[in-house]
Amino acid sequence: MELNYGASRQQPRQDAAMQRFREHRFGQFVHWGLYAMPAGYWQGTEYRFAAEFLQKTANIPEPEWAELAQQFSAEAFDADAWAALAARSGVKYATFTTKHHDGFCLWPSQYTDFHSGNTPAARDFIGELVAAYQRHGIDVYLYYSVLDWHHPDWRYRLESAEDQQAFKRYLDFAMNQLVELAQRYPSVKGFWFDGTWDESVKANGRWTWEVEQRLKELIPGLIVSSRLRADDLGARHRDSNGSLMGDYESGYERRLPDPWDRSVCEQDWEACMTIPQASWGYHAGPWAKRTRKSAAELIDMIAHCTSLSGNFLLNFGPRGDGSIDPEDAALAEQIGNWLAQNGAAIYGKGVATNWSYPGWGYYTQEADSETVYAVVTKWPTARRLRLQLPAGERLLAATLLREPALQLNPQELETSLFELELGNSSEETLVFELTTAAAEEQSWTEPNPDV
Ligand SMILES: Cc1ccc([C@@H]2N[C@@H](C)[C@@H](O)[C@H]2O)cc1
Repeated sequence: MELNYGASRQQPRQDAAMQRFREHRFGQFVHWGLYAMPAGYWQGTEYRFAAEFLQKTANIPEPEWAELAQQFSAEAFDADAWAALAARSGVKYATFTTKHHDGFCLWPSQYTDFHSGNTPAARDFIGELVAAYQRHGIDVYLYYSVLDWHHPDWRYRLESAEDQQAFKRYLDFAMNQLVELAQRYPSVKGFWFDGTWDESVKANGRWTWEVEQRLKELIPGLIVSSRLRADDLGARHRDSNGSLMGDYESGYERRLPDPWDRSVCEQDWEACMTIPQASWGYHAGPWAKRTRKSAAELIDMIAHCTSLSGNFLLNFGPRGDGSIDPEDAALAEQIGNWLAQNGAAIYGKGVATNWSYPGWGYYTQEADSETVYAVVTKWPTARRLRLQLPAGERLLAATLLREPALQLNPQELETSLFELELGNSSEETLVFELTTAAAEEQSWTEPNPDV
């Protein structure tokens, strides 16, 4: 059907900026703001829900919540320390919350007084982070919540002329802030949008289209997530014709596609993930600490996304004083150590098109390259790894990527089916670089079973 504000393209972008995003594969998400101070607690009660939602889960009146800004001194905030840890973790890009649903801005916006300049900290945190991360060679993306609990003109639904007029004022405010962010930080590579699911936003597909157009005029090559977009009829992420809007699919939040679902490879996509089960902001309670993911689980997710040509955005929630939780720092170092040894299987890699999902881990491959990587994340109990190669191929060698390198000689069980004897390695996640060749003509013929 004819749409004025639907998808702007049918095929993935092939420009250099998008190719760079695609090759980065692993990014750091950062959720930080006023919510990091109460950290899931209010008046002595632990609220077992996402810490960044505390204002709602604890039914805190908006003026009382806004008072938190007067305690926001962030005395331990150190952008360079955050960026150095991110670089050691192996991320190639980072996405920072500039304004989350509570409306508090981490930059001195001229369009509201509810920002970090009007706090005891009196700092432009976004400006410091953009500069520090780029000094460490990490690309920066900005998260912006369209949903805004603080702004008096925000509306969930448009049920009256007054609602329409108020929400028009709100959308003008949000457009002004987004232009302000693009003009203050023109070196950022993209915008990550959230808080766009309400009826009020879905009824304004044209505004979401205009935001994308305006930001891309200001920053050529800019990348915008599909979550910004609604079309003429209120369809989100994909327009009413089923075409993806924005530049990559950003619907995978705390979930990944099935590892055998090759349909996701048709577009660029990114999954975002928390370290605890379900809190993006720092949560100090046992509820969050009990559910933390291990390095091995997160490395599995990085390889899972890479094997389907997607990116993995891992979230960190710094503490209210601006310091990084030591457990998060240790986890980041563990992941970075693994990537330092095995990153060749992740960075710049994607789906191994002719190789089917093996179950014990993931195959990855660089487009137009013969080299395939096997990332083993689920050890076969028999310590013998079976590899079903594409028809007509045989496995010549499997070389471990980590030091000391070890080459294993595969045993051919039958045409294109090979086995590796893994021994008793204690490591959790190994990566093999596979050397293959066209199978020779079969030297023997199958006996004709006269059954
Ligand atoms: C129901 C719900 C709404 C918003 C969210 C936000 N999206 C994530 C990326 C976080 O910002 C979370 O607060 C999560 C769940």
